[in-house]
Amino acid sequence: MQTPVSPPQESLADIRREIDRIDDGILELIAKRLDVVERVRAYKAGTGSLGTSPIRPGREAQILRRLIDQAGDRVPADLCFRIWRALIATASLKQAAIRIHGSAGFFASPASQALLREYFGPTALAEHPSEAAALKTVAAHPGDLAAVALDGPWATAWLEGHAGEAQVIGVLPFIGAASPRPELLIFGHAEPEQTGTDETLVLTDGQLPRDFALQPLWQAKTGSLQLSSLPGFLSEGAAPLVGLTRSNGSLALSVLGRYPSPIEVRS
Ligand SMILES: C=C(O[C@@H]1C=C(C(=O)O)C=C[C@H]1O)C(=O)O
Repeated sequence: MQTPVSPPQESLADIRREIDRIDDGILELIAKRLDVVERVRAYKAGTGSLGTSPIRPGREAQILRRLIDQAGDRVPADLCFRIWRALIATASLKQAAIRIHGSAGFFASPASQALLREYFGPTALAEHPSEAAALKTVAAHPGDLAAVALDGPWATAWLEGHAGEAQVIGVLPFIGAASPRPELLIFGHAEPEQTGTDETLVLTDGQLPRDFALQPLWQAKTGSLQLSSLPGFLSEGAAPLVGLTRSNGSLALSVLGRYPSPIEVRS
C-alpha cells in the first residue's frame, strides 16, 4: 500500500525564488566583505605592515574557529572551512600578490596540491628545483610563502639558513579528524599572533628529555633531527624552552615557528 502524500503547499518555483533571494543576499555580503578588506589593505599600507605579508594566520584561525563553533550542527564544519578559506584567500590576494614556492618534487604530489588549493584558493604556485631554492626565494620575497612536505628534505636547507627570517607560520591540513601529525609546513614572514590555542615547532638534535615539562602534540624525524610540536605560544628566551636550552646544550634546539593549532572535527 502506498503512503498517501499531501500535496505541496508551495510550488517548486516559489521555493527556488527563495533560494535566489538568499543567494542575492550572500553575494551582496561577499561584495561588502571585499570592500572592507580594501580598507584593511589601505590601513596596512599606511602602517607599513603590508611590506612583510598581508597574511595574519592567527586572525584567520580565530575567524574559522568562531564561525565553525557558531555554526554548530546547522552548517557542516567542512563547508564553513571551504567557504571562508576561499574568502580569506581572495581577501589576502586583494592586498598583495602572493606566491607559494615549493620544489618540483613536492608539487608533483596531487595530495599536497589539493591541501594547498583548499587552503590558499587561487594563490599562484611557483616551482623550484629543490626545497633549498624554494626557501631561498621566500627569504628574498617576504610577502610570499613556501610549502614543504613534513617528511621532505627541507630541514638541512633551513638549518643552513636558506629561509632567512622566514618561519613556520602554519601546518596543513588545518581541519580534520585528529591525525598523528600534519602533512605540510608553511613558511612565511607573517607576524605570529597568539590565539589561545597555539603550537611551537622545535627542531632538536636528539630526543627531548623525558622529564621535560611539555608533552609534544606530535613528533617526527627529519633526517637525523627530531621535530616536536609543543603546546603553547613559546619563546626561546622564556620558560620552559630557555631552561631546556641551558641544561641540554647538545640538543641545539631551534624554534621553527609558532602557529595556531589546527581545528579538530569528529569524522
Ligand atoms: C583582512 C585581513 O587580511 C587577511 C585576510 C583576512 C580575512 O579575509 O578576514 C584575515 C586576515 C588576513 O590574513 C586582516 O588582516 O584582517
